[in-house]
Amino acid sequence: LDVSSILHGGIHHPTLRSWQSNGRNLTKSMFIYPIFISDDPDAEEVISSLPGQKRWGLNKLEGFLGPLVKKGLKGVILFGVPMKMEKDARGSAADDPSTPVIQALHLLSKLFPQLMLTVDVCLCEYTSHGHCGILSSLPNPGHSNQPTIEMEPSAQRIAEVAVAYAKAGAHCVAPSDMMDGRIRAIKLGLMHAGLANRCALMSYSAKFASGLYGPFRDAAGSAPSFGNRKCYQLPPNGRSLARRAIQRDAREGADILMVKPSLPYLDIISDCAQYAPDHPTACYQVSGEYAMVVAGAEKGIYGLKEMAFETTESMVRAGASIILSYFTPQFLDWLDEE
Ligand SMILES: NCC[C@H](CC(=O)O)[C@@H](CN)CCC(=O)O
Ligand SMILES: [Zn+2]
Repeated sequence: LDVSSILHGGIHHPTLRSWQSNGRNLTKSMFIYPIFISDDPDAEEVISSLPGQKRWGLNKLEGFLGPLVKKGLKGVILFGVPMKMEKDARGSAADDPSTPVIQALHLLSKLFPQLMLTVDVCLCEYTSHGHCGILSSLPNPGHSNQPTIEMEPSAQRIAEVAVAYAKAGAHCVAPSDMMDGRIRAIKLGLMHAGLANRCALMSYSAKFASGLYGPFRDAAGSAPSFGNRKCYQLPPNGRSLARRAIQRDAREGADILMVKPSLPYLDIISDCAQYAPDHPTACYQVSGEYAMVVAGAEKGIYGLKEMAFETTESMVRAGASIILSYFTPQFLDWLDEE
């Protein structure tokens, strides 16, 4: 053996091993917990495709979130799941004053003033066609069963909804629609409403047309009624396109840049940290990733806690400092055990 061959001496003790993480360790405040808000006030509905997650009515939120806030929950991202509201072509229910996420914003800001409230901004949960933007009546020139997005109207509509959420008390709006120009439109909307200094803008910048959104679409009833989202979510292999989207959103006024999904896109997370070094990089461990980790543990392939750490730590190593994850409640316990 040569002197330069020996590495084991640096990792023989657990504390030595913890020091090898270059200071990039998981903390509770890095986690944002995605929650589904139903328009049935007393709902507490199990979501079969998303183990351990439920759709919650307003009357159940205090009981659900209170214990998590006590354990150190710092942030949530709200997704509205209107089961009874009318859905139309422009997603009018998205910013109707009675819509679940606006009601939840008013309630949660009173119940938990310290909790950071982020709201997802999109139309797909509220449109009759289930797409994330406003569609034109023109058929798509390329593919008949694909939607044709109306660019300006979509960006303006998303901005309208984002401003409504900021007015209702959102600390951060997160547009997951992927419409071109929506970041600039939202920022201008917040500025005109006098809210740009008290509502952050977390852009889903590099969001891919992934196969990993199924359980979410189940939970939120937000699957497209025809075609798919390939003409507005990034192609999975589009690494340079992702860099362009990241840099575009940074220029258009985003405060935080997100990559989504996470595990199959660690290279994009690292690109985001490298190409927009002055913006925090967030990543979303999406429903399909979460369900995959849970399913593997149930099959006995690995331990659930071990794999939840191994996957999320890889995202932090790649450069993420904010993680949207359905494992958040468990991490509030697991990080206390460490
Ligand atoms: N606005 C689109 C919703 C979107 C995926 C999709 O349905 O295309 C995500 C929510 N922001 C899904 C998140 C998840 O799968 O956990
Ligand atoms: Zn959408």
